[in-house]
Amino acid sequence: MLRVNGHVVRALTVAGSDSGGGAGIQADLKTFAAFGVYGASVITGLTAQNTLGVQGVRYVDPAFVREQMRSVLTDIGADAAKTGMLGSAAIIEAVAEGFAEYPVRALIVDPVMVAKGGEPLLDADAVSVLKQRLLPLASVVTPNLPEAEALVGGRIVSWDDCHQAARELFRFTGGGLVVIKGGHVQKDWAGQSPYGGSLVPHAVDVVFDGDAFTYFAAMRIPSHRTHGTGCTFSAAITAARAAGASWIDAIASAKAFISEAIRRAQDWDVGGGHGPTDHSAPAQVVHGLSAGRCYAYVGGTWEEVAGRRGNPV
Ligand SMILES: Nc1ncnc2c1ncn2[C@@H]1O[C@H](COP(=O)(O)OP(=O)(O)O)[C@@H](O)[C@H]1O
Ligand SMILES: Cc1ncc(COP(=O)(O)O)c(N)n1
Repeated sequence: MLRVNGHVVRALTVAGSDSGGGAGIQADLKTFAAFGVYGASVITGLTAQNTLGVQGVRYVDPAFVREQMRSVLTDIGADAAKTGMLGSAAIIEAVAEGFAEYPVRALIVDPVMVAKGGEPLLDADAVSVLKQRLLPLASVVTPNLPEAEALVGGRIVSWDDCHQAARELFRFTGGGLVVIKGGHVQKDWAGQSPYGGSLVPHAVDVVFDGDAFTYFAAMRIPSHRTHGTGCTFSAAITAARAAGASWIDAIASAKAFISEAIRRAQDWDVGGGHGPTDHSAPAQVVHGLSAGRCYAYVGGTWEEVAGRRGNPV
């Protein structure tokens, strides 16, 4: 287990269980382990789920979510924590109160709303509670495109829209970074990179720190085994940050990890539908990247690429 200054590095996930093991709590704990970080978990709900879809959901009583948080945070503690599936407004309230009572130094909020198969994992009336109660506590928020659309209340169909949404979400985080994940970017606007020039076919994640935009581009892997990519990515940011990385380095570490996890699972046979990614991919904490730059993940390392620095087109 990784130690920093003699202490075991600890991460906490507050999320739902995926019985299929590819997303949720299971993805998070496997990812923490891949980074050598000790993982604790607060379970918000159970899903009966596999690679074909979600067959059933049961949420945990909000008071019991709070009790799990108290158990973990008054004893083991966490160098960084993340949230995933929260399900209902009442659970979000409980989680926000839990983090207010037992603050953590770093909180990554992955605003999970729907499963890849389209099944809702958050009640419709909970979006505004997430925005008002949890985003202000977030050090980083990691929406995918549909989640960013739901949070800002408008369509995102261009990089301009994406930059605008990031600026708007930044107002809610009170200083926390906004990472808009590019897994869902449509072909017709992926033909352009967000910072000038073309960089196709890449999955580009856009990071906004209130001042500059930083871009992370990795080869888009043609695979339908992308179940749990968002959970894995946010868990990897949590683990890398817990291990002491800067935020930009933690996000780069996570992007490299998810790229490798997708690549390794491309042709494996776990389930008959949207398969999971391979969490046994190599995990490494990247060091020394800077905000306001454009980076491409090439041949297992990050390279700065030409483009407009710091500001979008
Ligand atoms: N086919 C793919 N090839 C490479 N990277 C991908 C692919 N699909 C998603 N990603 C990356 O995986 C991470 C999770 O993104 P996304 O799939 O948009 O999240 P979610 O699972 O929340 O919908 C992001 O870093 C995204 O760029
Ligand atoms: C319990 C649970 N939590 C989250 C997701 C979202 O998965 P993805 O990372 O693919 O968006 C999921 N399908 N199940």
